[in-house]
Amino acid sequence: MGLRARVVSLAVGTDPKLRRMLSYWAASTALYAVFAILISVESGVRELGLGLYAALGSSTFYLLVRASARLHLRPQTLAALQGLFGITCNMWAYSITGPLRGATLMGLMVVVVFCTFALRPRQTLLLALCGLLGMGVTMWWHQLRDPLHYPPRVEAITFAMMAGCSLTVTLLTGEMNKLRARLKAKRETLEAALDTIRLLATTDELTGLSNRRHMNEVLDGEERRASTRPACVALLDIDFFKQINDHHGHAAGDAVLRAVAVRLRASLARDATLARWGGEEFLVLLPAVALDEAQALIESLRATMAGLVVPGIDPDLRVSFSAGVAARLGTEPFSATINRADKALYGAKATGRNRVERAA
Ligand SMILES: Nc1nc2c(ncn2[C@@H]2O[C@H](COP(=O)(O)OP(=O)(O)OP(=O)(O)O)[C@@H](O)[C@H]2O)c(=O)[nH]1
Repeated sequence: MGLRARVVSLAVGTDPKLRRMLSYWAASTALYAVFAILISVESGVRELGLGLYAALGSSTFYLLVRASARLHLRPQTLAALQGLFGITCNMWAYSITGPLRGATLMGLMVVVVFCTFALRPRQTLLLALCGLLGMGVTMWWHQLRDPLHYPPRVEAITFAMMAGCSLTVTLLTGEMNKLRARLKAKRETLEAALDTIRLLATTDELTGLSNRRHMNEVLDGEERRASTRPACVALLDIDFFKQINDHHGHAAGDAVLRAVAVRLRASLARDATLARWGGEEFLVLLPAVALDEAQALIESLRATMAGLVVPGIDPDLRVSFSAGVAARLGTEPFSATINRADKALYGAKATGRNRVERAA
């Protein structure tokens, strides 16, 4: 990790949730800074106390957010504490800004909006009420102490307007939160539906193996790799499958297909792709395998079929398959390799079945 990346990770961590919380913190700190600059321009250096209070609070909250996982601090707790701190800053700012004080009340709205990201609507409402209480007490105290500069009527109207705006913003952000929650739920439903569609588009319903479409995608991908690594394909076809259907019923035929699929999948390596290619036909792609090895592998699969017992079906039923194996020649299209495997399979069927033939 480079020095810059290490400093960034030290400052804001690597967890996206933590980074988001810290970005909210940075935005609110920037706002405090702008407020502090404007207030100091208006009120002079006498009121540096608020700037120091805000800077100290902001730094403390940075440390608390950064260490929130270690301290087991929930985002709600942090947001509520930051909200209360913001309210006290607002009360202080209102007290020192003279005729400009009405402008500082906008800070209260920002506190409410910030907190809606972490708090539940009721908690946000409670925080907004705390803000109103704090500001109400501040205004009441000033109009009592200095009615010349804080005319009671003006203070009362200002408070009423602030209360109306603050409560409206709280309710609106609550509605927005509900909308967000609904959108999130819809997105999750859509993602689940998309997963199902993806699964249906690539999976054979009966056996759970890859379907022909997915196998074609895998073969296309292998062709696109433009690598010269060897690869073999094997086409497997269950012998006398029509008889199984005719003598034991279609459901029994389905059960045989499932049992063969399970046995084949369990016997193949993870990097081999096995697909149901057609009715009772399976295609195996064996990447990075030479023809001799592929033939031996399919031969061993054929041998294991002798012991296959299909649950719920006559235990005397013996299932076998015939197979044709072909190696991909150079960078030929897999369709050509499969054609040669198909011819070899035809040969295996023609020479008695339950055999594995290799393509020329
Ligand atoms: N139960 C069941 N049967 C299927 C399915 N798909 C295809 N089949 C049947 O598979 C049988 C294939 O028969 P054939 O092509 O004559 O082949 P076979 O009887 O296996 O004979 P050989 O391949 O020459 O050994 C047909 O009867 C199809 O109806 C399926 O999903 N389920």
